[in-house]
Amino acid sequence: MLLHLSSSSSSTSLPSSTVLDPLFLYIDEHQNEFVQRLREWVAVKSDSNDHTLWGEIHKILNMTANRIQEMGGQVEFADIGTQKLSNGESVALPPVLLAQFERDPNKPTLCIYGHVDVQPAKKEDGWSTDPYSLTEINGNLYGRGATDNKGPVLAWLHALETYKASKQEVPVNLKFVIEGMEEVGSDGLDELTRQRNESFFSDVDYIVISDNVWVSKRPALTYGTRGSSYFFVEVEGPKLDLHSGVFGGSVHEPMTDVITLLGSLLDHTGKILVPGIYESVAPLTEEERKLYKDIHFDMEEMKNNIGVKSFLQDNKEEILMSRWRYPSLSIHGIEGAFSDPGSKTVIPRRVIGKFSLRQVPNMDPAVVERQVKEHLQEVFAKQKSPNNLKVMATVGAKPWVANLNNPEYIAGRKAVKVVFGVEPELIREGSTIPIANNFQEVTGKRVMMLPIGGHDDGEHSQNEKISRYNFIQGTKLFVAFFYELSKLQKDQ
Ligand SMILES: C[C@H](N)C(=O)N[C@@H](Cc1c[nH]cn1)C(=O)O
Ligand SMILES: [Zn+2]
Ligand SMILES: [Zn+2]
Repeated sequence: MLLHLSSSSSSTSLPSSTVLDPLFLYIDEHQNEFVQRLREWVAVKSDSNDHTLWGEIHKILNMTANRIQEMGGQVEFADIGTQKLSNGESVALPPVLLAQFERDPNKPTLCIYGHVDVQPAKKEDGWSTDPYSLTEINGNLYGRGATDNKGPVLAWLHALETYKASKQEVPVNLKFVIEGMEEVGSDGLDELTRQRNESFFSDVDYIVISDNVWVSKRPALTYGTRGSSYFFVEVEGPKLDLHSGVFGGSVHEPMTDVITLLGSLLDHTGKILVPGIYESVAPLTEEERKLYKDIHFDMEEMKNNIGVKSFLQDNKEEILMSRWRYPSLSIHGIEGAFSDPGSKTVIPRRVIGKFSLRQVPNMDPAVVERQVKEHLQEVFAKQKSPNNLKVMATVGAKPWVANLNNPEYIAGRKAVKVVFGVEPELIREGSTIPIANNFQEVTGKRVMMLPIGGHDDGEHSQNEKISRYNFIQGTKLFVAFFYELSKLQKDQ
């Protein structure tokens, strides 16, 4: 058990408003500069899905490092090895940025994780504005990465800047882990965490992540995320694409095989048809069921926001449970299939179906991978196709859950109350932060999630945004969180 005693000069002995009000004022007065910095960050096309853009990831990591150094931090770019591309070529992965500031043994040490890579985005995908030019419309800041995750990473840096510029002692020791490969599964970061467990992570008391969104207009604390495995199902047949008029009806078409395989994965209710997949799903407890009742989630508003007529479930609790505490499978695409405008009439020789399976406590990605592969091989065998089938899995991220009674969550609740004047919603998250569970398992340190993104931010979608309100109030939340964390007397 660690005891963190407040130093006598520390601001934690003063009433919270005396400490925080001037800091909040600084944030309000400097908000245009903060938005401008977000504009500069969004302009960097740091899409980790496209290795030809990894130079942009280096660029944004350098910008992050420069900002940290300007505030007195020490930075290191940690090498995380190479990745093999589909053409067999090996390329160096962008490094992970590790940063720390001078340490005071009387203060708790908070390690902040975030990522500065983004999902792909093109104007022609249907964006209303250029995805890489941050555009403010009606109080919303539109741009790829605005909420996922450049805005929140900057908000942490702005929170630190606020203390420093206001000449107030930062009440916690800070460390940063900033990566550029989260959107493709955080390759190499788990190994780095293992390597640095006895050094960089040894004096860390808490790890905090702000890389998800609220579920309503109310602020939230997140206590769980789903895990994920990403699958590639490849079928290869003839040695060339073929004329469908000449060969159609006489050959086993790879596309037909892939569509049959993809079609065998789930039914029209969203139920996953892979045998055994639900076997280890953690049972729903009464205590957990109660948490869902109090959550504010407006089904009609969400339907309007995303433009659907109905959900697969018809009440709030079931929708949220399906998103957060049950597995789901989504089909993402078929590589090699004809997808341009026009009416080309070929039979593609090789196609790759892509899908992912989100996993929940107590599922194990290794078991899921075996179950999925066995299922696909069985279905394929029934097709009696002479084509070649290959199934590959990547990501393999475990789900993560935390205990809401942990002291860092108490500090988070207080910080939310101070900034927003309400109690936070206690939520889980359907998407995946691949490193969350690893951090917890490898370092033994507790992980907490403190989101600042809005429920309608549209991460990964066209017109992703963060509102100016969330970006600025979120910065205040982080300032208040540092303060509340420093007031905790015990780390148990
Ligand atoms: C929640 C986070 N902002 C995010 O978007 N994570 C990605 C991580 C991932 C999973 N598979 C590959 N990358 C996500 O949930 O899709
Ligand atoms: Zn993210
Ligand atoms: Zn993302």
